[in-house]
Amino acid sequence: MALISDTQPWKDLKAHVDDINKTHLRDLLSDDKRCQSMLVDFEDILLDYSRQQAAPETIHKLFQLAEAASLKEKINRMYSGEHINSTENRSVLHVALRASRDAVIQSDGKNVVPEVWNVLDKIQEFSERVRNGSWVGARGKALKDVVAIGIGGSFLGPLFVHTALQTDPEAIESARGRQLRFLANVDPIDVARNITGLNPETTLVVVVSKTFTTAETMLNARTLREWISSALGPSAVAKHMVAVSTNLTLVEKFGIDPNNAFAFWDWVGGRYSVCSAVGVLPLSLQYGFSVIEKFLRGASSIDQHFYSQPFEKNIPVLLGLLSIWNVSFLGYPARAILPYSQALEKFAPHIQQVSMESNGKGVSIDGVPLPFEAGEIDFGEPGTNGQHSFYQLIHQGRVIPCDFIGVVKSQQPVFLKGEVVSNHDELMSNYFAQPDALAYGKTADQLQKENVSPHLIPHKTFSGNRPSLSLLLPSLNAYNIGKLLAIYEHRIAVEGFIWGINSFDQWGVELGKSLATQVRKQLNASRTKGEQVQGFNFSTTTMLTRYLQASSDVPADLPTALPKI
Ligand SMILES: O=P(O)(O)OC[C@H]1O[C@H](O)[C@H](O)[C@@H](O)[C@@H]1O
Repeated sequence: MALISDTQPWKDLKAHVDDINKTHLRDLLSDDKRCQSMLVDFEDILLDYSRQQAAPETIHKLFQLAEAASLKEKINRMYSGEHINSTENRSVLHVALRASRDAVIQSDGKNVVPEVWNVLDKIQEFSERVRNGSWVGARGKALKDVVAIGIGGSFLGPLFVHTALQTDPEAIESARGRQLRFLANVDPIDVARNITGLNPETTLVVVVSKTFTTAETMLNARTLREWISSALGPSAVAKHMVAVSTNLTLVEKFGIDPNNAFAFWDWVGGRYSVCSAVGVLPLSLQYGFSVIEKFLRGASSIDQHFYSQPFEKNIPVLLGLLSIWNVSFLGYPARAILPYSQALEKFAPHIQQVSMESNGKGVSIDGVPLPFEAGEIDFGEPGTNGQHSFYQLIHQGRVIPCDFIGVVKSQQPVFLKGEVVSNHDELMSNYFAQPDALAYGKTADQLQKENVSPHLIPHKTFSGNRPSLSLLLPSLNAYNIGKLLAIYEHRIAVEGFIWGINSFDQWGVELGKSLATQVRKQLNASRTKGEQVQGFNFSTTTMLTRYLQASSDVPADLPTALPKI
């Protein structure tokens, strides 16, 4: 298939850049009709993209690009279970994970929804037993604490949802007396941190790994298996360890009873797996299944919106196309994700994986080298914290399109006596102010009128014309968290569909892993047989030799809980 960059709509958009660059955002924003056309409202989620460097004509041209890329057909192919992940020969059906019980979604001629619900029912039953104390540990005690071991897609999504739910009153109530922790890094410090304050007698370990081969996760799983069996005896593993995986054979080999394993399927990409048992099991153990079911329903409502809405009203499609405009035409490779909600502090780290692992590709889906850069650099922090950190660069340095995410109703409202606005209004004042500061900037003229010293004028000038978009959510309950997740998942798919890449494989993570295997072998040979470092370049040989020499006297043992300070 021809590259998208060879199509006429791509060329038209290239030519259109000069037109857009002639008009400053402050002028674009003075056209109310234009701004009105750049608002989309869906189930109380409001998207305002009027601060994009775009005219209605730009959006029209982007829709033509979408047509040239066969966007609608590609979305349909995803939903109908075609093997659109062609390098792994797999369907891409995370939408099936949150489909209603009576939905029909086929993969390889089979409706996958009943299997999805079998696992969801099993999670509901198991999590209720653990939560109500009818499933107990080896010493007969209720398991009130959960450590979920996993990395990448088996970690970041569940952590984001957990962090977001922690301020929801319903979720707080249902999690009372329980703890959920995430162990991801193979760094023994992470093990020590996670077992600090936990008693193996009351702890359930959930090993989460799609492949059940990921080196970090398996080492952490072995370490916690040892932590449990050295305290409670090897037979305790059956009561204290369960697994989530697509590879049930390896789960059993590891020593976890397959009855205590929660399956998912190869048509779920790791970074799209938070709605499978990967997220649903640990989150249901913490909050109860009914809370997590609302999260799934929220994601599902966006799945339907994405599938059925015309592009002009389709939030993920619009967001995806605007990203393409910023990255491929205006030449802004990065995007800042700025939630004005501390509960969303783990949203940007999750989206980093979903976006950068999906779209950071150098060839088209047919293997043709791309003559343009695909993917974008995502980063972010909650506001207002970020304002006191990297916003200087965003305001006066590089142009970085920003996503401002705000929440209408705070889950934890505070109104101090004597204050003019509530704490939440204070937060939101910044959410509303920052996009205009970026868009309008401040001119030398304005500064002169304010009698600013001439030598400071260049330093205090803001060029403005810096694009952003704003999403306003009604509240941050489980349902809306599901929606937010699905909006971004689909936005990223849209970008990949337009660029014509495979957003659902991740070969780029393999090379580093295989080189680490070589290093691991060397470390082992040097430590056990005293072998010299060999077969590496000068730099790595020097560094490895220094590491081996300087760490030869460090005693190795099971990590212990960190001391209380
Ligand atoms: O779930 P697992 O099989 O353990 O994989 C965990 C993670 O590791 C891999 O390296 C991939 O980059 C990720 O996409 C994946 O989510």
